[in-house]
Amino acid sequence: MSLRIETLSKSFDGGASVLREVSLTVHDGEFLALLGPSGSGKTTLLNSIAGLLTPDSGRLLLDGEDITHIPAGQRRFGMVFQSYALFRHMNVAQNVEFGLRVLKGNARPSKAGRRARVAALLDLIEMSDLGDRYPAQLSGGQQQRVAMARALAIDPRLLLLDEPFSALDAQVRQSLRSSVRDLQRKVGVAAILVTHDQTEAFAIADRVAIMNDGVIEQIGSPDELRQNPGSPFVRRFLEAGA
Ligand SMILES: Nc1ncnc2c1ncn2[C@@H]1O[C@H](COP(=O)(O)OP(=O)(O)OP(=O)(O)O)[C@@H](O)[C@H]1O
Repeated sequence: MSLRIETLSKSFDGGASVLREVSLTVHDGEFLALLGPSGSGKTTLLNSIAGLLTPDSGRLLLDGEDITHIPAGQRRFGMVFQSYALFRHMNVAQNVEFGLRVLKGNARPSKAGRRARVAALLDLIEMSDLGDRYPAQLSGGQQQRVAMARALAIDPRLLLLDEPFSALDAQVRQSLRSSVRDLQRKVGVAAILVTHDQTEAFAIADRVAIMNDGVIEQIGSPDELRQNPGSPFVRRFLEAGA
């Protein structure tokens, strides 16, 4: 899998551009973080990739195929967004299975197939004993692991994460960060994480794209960015967050 984002621009209601000709390639299996101050356009970029927003111009190419106008539900992307909280009235197993039930036609596994897949995913997040619990009976960290399992259920081509740890306390956040990274590696899916937390981005990502005012100021590995900040903005931003 490789995702090529080509000169993507977006504005809301005829206002100023929130994304300005953003180009970026996400490589197979990589973990990419979008890092930047509030309002820099991170979530708008992620939502455009997800298909929840339509860009004004530019293209998204997934393995060479133009997916710019393919509806979100048909992209087979796994999403862990704050606004996609777990369903309170479904237990853990049902939440994880939900992703499979919404698949259409041949893509949708049989009931037995779904059950086996849910069991494997609960095993993966080390919550095999908790399939019958409801979200209210879980800790915040456990809820986020279930959200990860739900996103992975469809065997996604890409995993999109929007500030998935922000509601959690520092200790839980740290341990969940490594378990999300481990899960992503095990499954081998590429992931894009939106965060405004530099420590988090640098701890989890292979590459970090630093956004400012609708553009990517610089993209590189944490080491490259630390050693060679490419603009005064990047230098100041990294110093402030260190
Ligand atoms: N639906 C919308 N309608 C109008 N303006 C919007 C909309 N969504 C975002 N914006 C504006 O676009 C800009 C970028 O927002 P975006 O949420 O992408 O930034 P962000 O970098 O993710 O910020 P944060 O870290 O605060 O979430 C902001 O100025 C925001 O007010």
